[in-house]
Amino acid sequence: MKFYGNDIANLAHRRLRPTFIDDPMFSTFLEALPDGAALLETDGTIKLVNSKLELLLNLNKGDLVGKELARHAKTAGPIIHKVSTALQQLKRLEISGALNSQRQVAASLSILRTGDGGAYGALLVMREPNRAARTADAGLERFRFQEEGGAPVTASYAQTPALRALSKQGTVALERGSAILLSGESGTGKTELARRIGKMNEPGAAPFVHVNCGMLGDAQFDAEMFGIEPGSTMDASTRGKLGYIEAADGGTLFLDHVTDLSLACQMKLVAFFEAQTFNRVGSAQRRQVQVKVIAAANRTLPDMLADGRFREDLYYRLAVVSLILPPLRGQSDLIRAVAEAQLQRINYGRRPTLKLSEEFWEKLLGYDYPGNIRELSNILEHAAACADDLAMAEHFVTPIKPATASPKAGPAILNTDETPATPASFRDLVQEFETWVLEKSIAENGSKRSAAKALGIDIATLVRKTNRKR
Ligand SMILES: Nc1ncnc2c1ncn2[C@@H]1O[C@H](COP(=O)(O)OP(=O)(O)OP(=O)(O)O)[C@@H](O)[C@H]1O
Repeated sequence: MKFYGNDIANLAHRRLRPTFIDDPMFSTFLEALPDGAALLETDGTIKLVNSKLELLLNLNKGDLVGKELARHAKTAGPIIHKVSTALQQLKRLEISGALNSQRQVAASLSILRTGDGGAYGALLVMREPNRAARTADAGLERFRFQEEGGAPVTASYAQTPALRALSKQGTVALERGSAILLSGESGTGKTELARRIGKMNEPGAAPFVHVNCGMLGDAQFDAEMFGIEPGSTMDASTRGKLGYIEAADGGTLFLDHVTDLSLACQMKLVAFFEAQTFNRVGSAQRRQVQVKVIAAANRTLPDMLADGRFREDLYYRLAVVSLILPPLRGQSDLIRAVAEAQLQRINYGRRPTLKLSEEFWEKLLGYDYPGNIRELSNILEHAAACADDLAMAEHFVTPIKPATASPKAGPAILNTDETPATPASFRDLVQEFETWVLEKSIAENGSKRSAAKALGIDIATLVRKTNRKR
C-alpha cells in the first residue's frame, strides 16, 4: 500500500510542481547562499548544486548533477547516507558529523512542499559550523587552512591602556567593514592583535584566514588566493582547491607581511578589492565574496610607497584605518605587562615557579629589544631554562644573532659583505683574484708544481705570482 501511496503522491507532485524549480535562474539563487546547497528531486536525484557544496564534498558539478545523492555516500561520508535516507522518507533532517575529508559539517534537509502539502523536491544546506574555532583543535583538523589560521590567540596576552585602545579601535572599524592596516616593527604583536580584532577562536566566530604573503610567490599567488576550479585543466588533483579569499568568505582575510607581495600580485589584489569578485583558476565564472580585511606591514612601507615598490591604490584600500604598534624599547609599562603575562605562561605547571630578581627587572627595563615582544619572550624562556626559582642578573641573556657575513668563499675583494677601505684598482682586483686561485690550487694539489700542472701554467710563473707583494 505504501508503494501505491507514493506513486499517487508523486503524480500529484509533478502536476503541482512550481515552475521556478526548473528555471535556470534558480541556480543563481543557490550560488548566492552563504553555505553549500543543493536542490534535490524527491527521487534523490541532484538537480542543482552550488560551488560551496562542491568544495565541501570535494566533488565537482559533473559528478553531482543528474546523479543520485545516495551514490556519493561512500566517497563523501556517512552523513550523506543519512541525508538520502531522510529524503527517501520525505523527512526533514538536521544533522552534524564528519565528511570523509574530515571536515565537520552541519547539514539540514528541508522538504519543499506545495500549498497542498505535496513534496516536489528538497533543499540540502551544508556548512562548516565554526571554521575559525576548529583551527584550534589540532586533533580534528586536517582542513588546509589550519596552518594559515595559525595558533590560537595567546592566553598570556598582555594588555596596557594603549594596546586596549588599539584593539578597541580595530574591533569597531572591522565591525563597520573598514579595512585595517597594522604597521610596526617585527615582533611588536601585529599578528596577535589581528587575531584579536578578527575575533579568532571566539565561539561561533566567522572564519579568520591568515595569509603569509611572504610565502606567496608570483607563481602560486592565483591558485593560493583565488583557488582552483575542480575538474578544470589547471586542476592536477581533480578535487580543486579552496583559495584563501573563498575560505574567508563571511569573515576576515588577514594579509600578513603584505609588503612582501610583488607589484604584479598587489595589482591583482587591487582588482579583487574593487569589486570583491574573483575567478578561480581554470574558471570563467566570477564569484562574489564578502570579506573584511586586515593587513600587516613592516616599517619599510613608507620607503616602498615612496620609491614605487608598493602600489598607492592598494595602500589606500588597506589603510582605511591605520594602527601603529609601538616598539617595545623604552616602554616600561608594556615591558612589565608582557613580562608578567609571559611569566605566568612559563610558570604554568613549572616547579618551582620562577620569579624575577630586582636586578633582572632592571635589565629587562633597560634593554632596547630590537626583536620587540618576540625577543622579550626569548629572554624569559632562556632565564626559565637556566635559573632555578629566581632569575638573577646573570640569567639575563639576549639572543645571539646569527653572523651576517658569510665565511669567505672567494677572494676578499669579491666578497660583497666586505667593503674595501679604499677603492681597489682593476689591476689590484685581478691580482687578488689570481692569488686566490693559485693558493687554492696549491692547497688542493699538495705542491706548487702539481698546482701549476693542474692550472696548465709554467711553474716559474706560478712561483713569481705567488711571491709578489700583496
Ligand atoms: N600583547 C602581547 N602580550 C604577550 N605576548 C604578545 C603580545 N603581542 C605579541 N605577543 C607575542 O609576541 C610574539 C610576536 O608577536 P607577533 O607575531 O604578533 O608579531 P608581529 O608584529 O606580527 O611580527 P612579524 O612582523 O615578525 O610577523 C608572539 O609570540 C606573540 O604571541
